[in-house]
Amino acid sequence: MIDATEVQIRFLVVYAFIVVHLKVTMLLSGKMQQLLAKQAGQVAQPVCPCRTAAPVSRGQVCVQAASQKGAPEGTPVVTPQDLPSRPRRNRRSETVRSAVRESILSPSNFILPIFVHDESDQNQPIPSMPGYFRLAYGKSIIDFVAESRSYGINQVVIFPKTPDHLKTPTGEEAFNRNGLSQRTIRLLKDAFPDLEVYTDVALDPYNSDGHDGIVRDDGVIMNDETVEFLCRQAVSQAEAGADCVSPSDMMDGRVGAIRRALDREGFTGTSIMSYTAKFASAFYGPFRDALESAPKSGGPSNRIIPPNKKSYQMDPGNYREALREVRADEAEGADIMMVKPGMPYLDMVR
Ligand SMILES: NCc1[nH]cc(CCC(=O)O)c1CC(=O)O
Repeated sequence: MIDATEVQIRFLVVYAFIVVHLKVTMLLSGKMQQLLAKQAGQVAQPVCPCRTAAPVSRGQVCVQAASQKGAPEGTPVVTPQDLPSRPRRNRRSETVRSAVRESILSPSNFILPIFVHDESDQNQPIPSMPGYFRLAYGKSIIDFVAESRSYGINQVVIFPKTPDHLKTPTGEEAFNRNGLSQRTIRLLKDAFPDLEVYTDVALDPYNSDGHDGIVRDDGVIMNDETVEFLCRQAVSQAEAGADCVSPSDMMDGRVGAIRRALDREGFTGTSIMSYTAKFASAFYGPFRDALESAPKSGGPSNRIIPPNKKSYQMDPGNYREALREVRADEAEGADIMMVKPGMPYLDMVR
């Protein structure tokens, strides 16, 4: 069993348009909590005369009790419950509530997904994400990121839409030094050097079969061969200036292989955010719509193209397997580990 408290596991919750980085910060140690509670307890407790007085007649209002002051007529008069702890004391004002808040979510936790295309200078609507767009490479992206920064969001993740004619069964476009992803990284880092730029590492946007890895004729997604290309992809993104590469493919051993490839090329400072426990999910539908990257059928050929990603993405029923993936990614050197999709898997995050 992995002891989650041994390691500081940062995980990311990604859902719909915004990737939410939930950094859970314990604000108060147990000691401080005790102190606060003690202090609250020192506030003079009014002694209700009802405690000692002869039986209280029905409907009688105990006017002396501070807690009863202002109570509507007819409020029952009761002996206070004998409670050593009243959790509501720590919720009694905004000041106290914000002092004891355990989890804080702010714009600095968010990673903004940027879907980018280079087919025209018009942003393109994404049908399954009303109000969100594939942005045209160039000024549109700069403006969008500048606006996001004004709200305090200073992290983005880039997802390029690859034109069909650049897609192949092996997805070499993934490590084209002048590919759309690489150009977008350069564009953004030139404009905003302190922007934290994340990238997606997987072959599906570039693969004519729509899978994260190379598909063999019998429908097997080839693991180690794919990992070789993922390493080249990650290195080309680091060369372009990416701060953090994010393997989303779920091939075995890819985090370690990418770490070694980056280090070998001198990118020891480039981080890896791993999709560690990535469950097969219909929530990815809009994403695949945005990139037109869903698995395609084999057409008239005899090749078998699996219609889903279940031979690499996880079964939603498996919790212990998720922990196994966590142990592996951590040992392989992941800087940030993610459970995905986030919102419906908060039990896994815990
Ligand atoms: N490698 C594909 C990829 N890269 C990032 C996401 C997740 C996107 C989301 O949050 O919806 C996916 C999902 C998928 O198509 O399997």
